[in-house]
Amino acid sequence: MDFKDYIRVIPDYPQPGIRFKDITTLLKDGPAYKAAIDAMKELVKDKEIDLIAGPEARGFVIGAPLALALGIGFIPIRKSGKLPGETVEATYDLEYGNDRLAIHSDSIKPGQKVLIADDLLATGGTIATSIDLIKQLGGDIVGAAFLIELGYLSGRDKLSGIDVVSLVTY
Ligand SMILES: O=P(O)(O)OC[C@H]1O[C@H](OP(=O)(O)OP(=O)(O)O)[C@H](O)[C@@H]1O
Ligand SMILES: Nc1ncnc2[nH]cnc12
Repeated sequence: MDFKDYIRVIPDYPQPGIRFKDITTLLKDGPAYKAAIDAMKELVKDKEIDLIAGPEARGFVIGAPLALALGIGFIPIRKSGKLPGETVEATYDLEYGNDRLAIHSDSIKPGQKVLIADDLLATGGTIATSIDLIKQLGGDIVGAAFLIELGYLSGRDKLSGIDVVSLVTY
């Protein structure tokens, strides 16, 4: 299946010059959504993974079904101010703007093997920050898996030493 056929590209959103990769058109198609999660599962099948972590919000719609498909747990990395327990937090830059992410301090036990999953790798800021937070908790990062990679933004370069896999590249 060519997943690009299901991803809508919207020019100049949310800012002029940004070509927004809209995955809602893939998510609403049951067979395409399932095929995407199955294909991501295949990309990480040789890894030993205890937990998947995914950043709010689109990381949830990829990370949680991938965790279910693998039969393992899911940890939400949320925008600051949304988690009720004690957190560790960090601020980061995006292709458009900046934001602050948080993770529950007790969500990962030291030494647990964590795969990060998200819909899209752009500048890599979100995932580099997520990795920092997971490492602060003693988690062992076994890789990062994406539905989409924007190769022209070189996000991989921010993730040196991390095994990065993606289904489609623009
Ligand atoms: O590689 P980066 O430059 O960090 O960009 C990628 C991130 O940007 C988007 O999330 P966004 O922060 O827009 O939030 P959303 O998922 O709530 O829409 C996307 O879902 C990734 O998480
Ligand atoms: N071009 C883009 N399309 C969709 N989500 C994004 N997040 C960061 N850059 C993006």
